[in-house]
Formats: sequence, C-alpha cells, structure tokens
Amino acid sequence: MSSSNNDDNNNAKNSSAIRQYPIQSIAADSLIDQSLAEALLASVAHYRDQLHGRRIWLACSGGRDSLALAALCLQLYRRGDLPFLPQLLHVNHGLQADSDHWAQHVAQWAQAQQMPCHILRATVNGHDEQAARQARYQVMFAHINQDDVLLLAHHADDQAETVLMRLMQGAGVNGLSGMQPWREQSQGARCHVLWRPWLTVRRTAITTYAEQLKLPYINDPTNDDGDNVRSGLRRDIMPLLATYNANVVHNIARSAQLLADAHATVSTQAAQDSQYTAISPLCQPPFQRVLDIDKLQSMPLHRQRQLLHYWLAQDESLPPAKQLIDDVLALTQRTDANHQTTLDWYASKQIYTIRRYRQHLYRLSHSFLQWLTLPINEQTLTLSSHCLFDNASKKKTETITLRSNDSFCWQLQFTPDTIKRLLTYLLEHQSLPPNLSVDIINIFENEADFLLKIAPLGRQQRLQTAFATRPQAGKKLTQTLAMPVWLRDSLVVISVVSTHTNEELPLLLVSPFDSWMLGFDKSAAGITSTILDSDFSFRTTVRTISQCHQDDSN
Ligand SMILES: Nc1ncnc2c1ncn2[C@@H]1O[C@H](COP(=O)(O)OP(=O)(O)OP(=O)(O)O)[C@@H](O)[C@H]1O
Repeated sequence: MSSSNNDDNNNAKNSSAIRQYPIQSIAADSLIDQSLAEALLASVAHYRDQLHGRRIWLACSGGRDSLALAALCLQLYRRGDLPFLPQLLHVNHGLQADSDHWAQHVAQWAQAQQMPCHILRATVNGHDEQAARQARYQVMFAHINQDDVLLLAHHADDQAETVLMRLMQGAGVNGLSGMQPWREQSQGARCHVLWRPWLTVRRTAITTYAEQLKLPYINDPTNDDGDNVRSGLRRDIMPLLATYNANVVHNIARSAQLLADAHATVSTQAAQDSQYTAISPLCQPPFQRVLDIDKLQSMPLHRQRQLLHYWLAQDESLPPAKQLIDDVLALTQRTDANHQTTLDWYASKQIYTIRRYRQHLYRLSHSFLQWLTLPINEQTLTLSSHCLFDNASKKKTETITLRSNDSFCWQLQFTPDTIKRLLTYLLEHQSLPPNLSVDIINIFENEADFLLKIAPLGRQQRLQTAFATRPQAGKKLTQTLAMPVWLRDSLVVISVVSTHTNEELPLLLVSPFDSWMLGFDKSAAGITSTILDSDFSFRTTVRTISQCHQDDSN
C-alpha cells in the first residue's frame, strides 16, 4: 500500500472522530446537568479565596470532557451562577493527520459560543503521551501569566486510571494520592495553578451531558485504541473490576483522597525533620544541601526514609526511586571510614551526586561540582592606609570575584574597616614576629600603604588555625577543618603583604561557605565564620548567576 493511501485512510479515520453534530451556539434555555454543575460550583466555593482576582483559562482538547466543561462554564456564567467565563486554550501537537483540523474545529466552536479561544502550537520531543503532555503544559504556561489558573477536565475515571497506573509502578503515598484538585505548579520563577473541579464526577455523567447538548466533540482514537497502559486499563481492566464492585471508580478516587491527606501529614513531618537535620538550614543553597547524619539516626527508621525522600526531592518536580533512598540510607548507616562512595541521581531538573563526609550527608548538583574544578582568580589589592581611617572610604564594600562561570559565582565582600579591625585584633592578641608588628603599626600610623593578597592555599603552605596546636599544611589542615574532599581545591588565603620586606601575614583562610581567622599562636586564632560575618562584616558567598542578577537589579 502506498503512503498516500495510508494518509487517506488516516484522514478518513480521524475526520470521522468528530462527533457528527453541527457546530451551533448553546441555547440559553438548554438543560444543565445538576451533578456536573454541583461539582463545579462546590469547587468554586471551596477555592473562592484563591480564585479571587485571578484569570481563569480552560485547557480544551476539543474532546468530550473538556468541551463539556467549557459548555457547562458557559451555561452557568450566562445564568449568573459562575462569576467568570474562562478563556479556552487549545494546544495543537501536530502529531496526527487531523491535528490542524481539530484545532480549527475547537476555534469554530468557541466562536459560535462567543468564548475567547487561543490555539497554541507545541513541539513534541518524542511520540509518547508523556512527551505530548509535557510539551502541552510548557506552551500553555508560557502563554498564561504568573498566578493564572488553568482548568482541566480530569474526572473520577481518569483519577482511578492514574492511581492504578501508579500502583503498578510501585508508587508511594504521594503518587497514590493521584491528581490533586488544586495544585500550584512552578516553572522557573513563574507559578501557575492547575485546577481540576471534576475529579469526583464519572465519565458516564459527562457523556450523557455531552450527548444531551449535542456537543460536536472530538473522539481522539488513540484514547481507547492506543497500546499504552492507560488505554489498556480503560478498555480491559476497569470494566472487569466493575464486575466485582460497581463503585470501583469512586472507591479508588476516595482512596486517593485519603492518601492525599496522609501525604500532607507525612510531608509536614518530613519538612520539620528536614529543618531539624539540616546543617545551617537558613543558608542551604539547592546546589549543596547538607544533612546531619547523627540527627537523622536519632529518628525511627520509617521517618528516616520519609525524610531522605523529602530531602532528596527538594527543588525537583519528580521524586527519587525507592532504590536510591535505600542506597542513601545504607550510605548513612556505614560505620567504616571510607567516604569515597558516590551515588548519582539523574533527577528531572538536575543531576546530583550524593556523598557522605564524616557525619554529614551532601546532595551536590553536578553543575556545582564541575564549577568547583575551575581555577581561582588570584588577586592583589593595594589599600592605602588612608582608606582605613577615612570615615567614608573605610565603609566602602570591596567585592572580589574568586571564581565564576555561567552558573555560579563565588565572591568575597568586606570593607577596609574589616581589615583594620582584624589587624587590630592581631596586634592585641598575638605575639607577632617583630618586623610584622612594625609593619602593622606603620600602617596604623598612616605612614604606609599595604597590599592585600588573595591567593589559593599553597600545597605546602603551613597555617595556624584554632583547631590545632601547631601550623599545618595540605591534607592535615583540611582534615582539621573538616573540609570535604571536593571543597579542598577551593581554599584561599587572604594575607597582608609588607611593602618593605614582602613578608606575608596570613589573616584569613576562606572556603566558598566558611572562613577562619589565622594566627601565630593557638589562643587567638579562634574567630569563627559567624563572628567574622557579624562582627567584622566579612562574607564569603556562592550564588547562582540568576541570583546575582536578581540581587544586582534590586
Ligand atoms: N490538546 C490539548 N489542548 C488543551 N488542553 C488539553 C489538550 N489535551 C488535553 N488537554 C487537557 O488535559 C485534560 C486531560 O487530558 P486527556 O489527555 O485526558 O484529555 P483528552 O481525553 O484528550 O480530552 P478530554 O479530557 O477533553 O476528553 C483534558 O481534559 C484537557 O483539559
């Protein structure tokens, strides 16, 4: 058979997929289905506050369910029972021979009802249902505004199929809660709402209503004849289950509702546990999340699993597989000192590596780990002693960029006053070599400019921290500071350099997330990063480039 014959056959099949009723305006006195209207109006009442002031769109495939929902909205709006008339959005996936024809059909039907309607074109990567859905939401979200609401015509039969599909895939309490009637969804910085007011109504009720109104709906042949799991469940399994229990659809939908409640409870607990176990919970960037293993292990095992599930899935749209959670749990339970194991998770938005260092568990994004391998910009600043004393100049913030690419940027921020106060602290608390003391005194007596050198920690460079009795170098030093392996090439030393002798006085050791004051004897080298931050206004931060742009524009 030639390909043109094939196309003809497809066209014939797809054209006949439109229910053979003429497109006509729905009469003002046409019947309204009470059960469908009640479900919609009950949902409107339930979400009244959230709906207030928002623009409402209706995702209309032209299929029986979404066309029926559009028709009901129109009838109720005209009768004054519905406070809004949604605008229709139809997405043309261009996947079937008749896709253009269907788009035109929806537009014509909307025009006959004088309902606003927008036809959007989607580019689908792949041929499965999931790819089409993803492309559809993408174009619809791009079209609507922040906080707008998108009405969907999913019903109880769709819900039952969804729950059964997820059960077959081994989903947990979240997946088995099915689709939610009201779901805030974010894409990038934008947030939209998916609203499904018909999750409690049966497909048969919609069919009866659509026939009563003589709605010319499109019957997409792939819905029932497709070889995907959903079509099989709809065609073969659900009718069989109904022979055992006529209420099976409602019952599964009710189970989903009960599980949604259970999921809300579990998530609240996991969010609290996540706060409790987080290391510095207020400043955990999504590219490096850190959890305290000792605190994790103080909880019962089922809460540890729920917490890991929650902790891993933060910032992501899809949850991790159970196997990963088991593997991560096993990693936290290891008692040997080998911390080389890495677990990779290919999540929906990012790839992550999960690692352990001592009693901390890390979830690190690959892009961040790659960024950590980039070289550090070594820099030298000349500070005039004048700027240490002049009231205006000593408060002027210096911003030093140590490493940056198109994803992340590491910056130091301090003022000349920070340096002055650190030097004063050194003079007062340390037994400095005499020549360096003289240099600092010279600076203070306004006689000398000086250099501030910001350079990567040298392999052999020995430094005295508060955590050791003598100066240390290399691995010893990083171990003393409890510095995970992947951060060890991201250490810089800030030193004051004498312009007379070129001698260096190391003031601070800085990592992307921490900083330590250095010294010559143990007693004085104990200033922690929090004190440096609050008392000395010294900050080391890694931000995403989009955060930097946002902060710059504020
Ligand atoms: N091409 C599309 N354009 C706009 N919205 C769509 C489109 N396809 C699906 N939707 C929306 O998503 C919901 C669920 O999608 P699903 O694939 O189950 O719909 P369908 O069976 O093709 O159509 P319907 O639910 O209208 O009978 C629809 O009820 C509709 O609100």
